[in-house]
Amino acid sequence: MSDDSATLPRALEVSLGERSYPIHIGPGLLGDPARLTPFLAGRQVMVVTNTAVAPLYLERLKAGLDDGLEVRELVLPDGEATKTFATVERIWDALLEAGFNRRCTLIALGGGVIGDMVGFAAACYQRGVAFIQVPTTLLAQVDSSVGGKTGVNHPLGKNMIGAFWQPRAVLIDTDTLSTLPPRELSAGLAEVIKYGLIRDAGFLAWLEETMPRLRDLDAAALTRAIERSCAIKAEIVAEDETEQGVRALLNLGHTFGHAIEAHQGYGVWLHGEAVGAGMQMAVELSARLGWLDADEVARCRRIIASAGLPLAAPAAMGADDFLARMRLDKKNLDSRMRLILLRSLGDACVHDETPPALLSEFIGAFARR
Ligand SMILES: NC(=O)c1ccc[n+]([C@@H]2O[C@H](COP(=O)([O-])OP(=O)(O)OC[C@H]3O[C@@H](n4cnc5c(N)ncnc54)[C@H](O)[C@@H]3O)[C@@H](O)[C@H]2O)c1
Ligand SMILES: O=C(O)C(=O)C[C@@H](O)[C@H](O)[C@H](O)COP(=O)(O)O
Ligand SMILES: [Zn+2]
Repeated sequence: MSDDSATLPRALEVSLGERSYPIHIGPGLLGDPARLTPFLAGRQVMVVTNTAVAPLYLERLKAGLDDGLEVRELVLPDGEATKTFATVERIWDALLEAGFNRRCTLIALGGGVIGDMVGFAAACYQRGVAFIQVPTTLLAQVDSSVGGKTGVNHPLGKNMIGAFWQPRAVLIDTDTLSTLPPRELSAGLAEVIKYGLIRDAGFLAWLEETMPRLRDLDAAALTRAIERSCAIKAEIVAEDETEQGVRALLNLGHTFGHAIEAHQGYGVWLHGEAVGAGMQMAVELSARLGWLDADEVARCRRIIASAGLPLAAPAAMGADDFLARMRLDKKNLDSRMRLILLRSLGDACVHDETPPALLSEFIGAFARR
């Protein structure tokens, strides 16, 4: 995989018929009116962001909105613990207080927490209004801003309340990554590695060799990683918007990861950290089923660790609690646990035939590490 210049904006598309939308990727996009204006449904615009992102990027985004629009802003508190129904109600309150109608447009400026909540607010407000994703974390740029999964957490489970609701456009200004804390960058790299593991062994090999440059915020490398990640996600979403089949592969590591997040309390482990550990668990379970060999398991450990991610669940998490939380996963349709596993590196599958005794023993061994 060669690195092209990072200076050119690129455009991909999520192909969903009349609801198709572009993903623009490049530096300096935030304040460019030509990027946002075509996707506004009308004159009323509400920019929703949080207390960490507003001081960094709110003014720059507003500079990209034409005069003559009725622009409001809502600055929410920060953090995964705020990804709740109560916070989404604050968005609806603000929209109603502003007298916004069905032709309004919400703009989600921030990471995946803001994007998921704003998308959900847009899905429900007056039965559905337009929204635009302006993701500012690596995780949101490679994953959460694309595909229309929106929603909030419930104390009993991650993302349990939500809707599929597609944005009108995704605007990825790669300059915003310059202010991202290293821990958040690592969390985003978890989802990037996921794409290599599920769909593209060549991309995985490129990540393996490029990881130091990615962690050093090398613009060309990051742009390439974002572009390839979005391309894979767009392809899968276009094939299976509402996760009836292939889209479930995007959940590699998430059955384990979501259980960790809910057990720890939302925000204690970052989503990407939990997914990192969860992917290593999926890799090791795939090896137990005879699909991966020891060298491949070791290779995955090295790649995940090189991104600065954890490789195992928290020591205090007991096997019973782990399994109980995994049983609540949305992919499970009956008593069988549906897991995303790897037939080989770059080739994932949905598997619901792991013998329960093997799974219990496997989780127990991990919980004791
Ligand atoms: N909808 C989906 O398909 C999908 C996919 C993956 C993850 N998610 C969800 O996304 C959430 C995680 O998203 P996240 O990792 O972006 O977390 P986040 O939204 O909490 O952002 C991480 C932190 O970085 C801050 N931040 C954002 N942009 C910044 C910038 N440019 N500079 C400095 N700080 C910045 C945020 O305020 C926050 O403190 C989880 O709730 C997860 O479930 C959803
Ligand atoms: O877009 C998808 O589909 C994904 O599964 C992407 C995941 O990275 C993301 O964390 C998603 O929010 C998980 O969705 P869930 O349905 O398992 O809650
Ligand atoms: Zn995820």
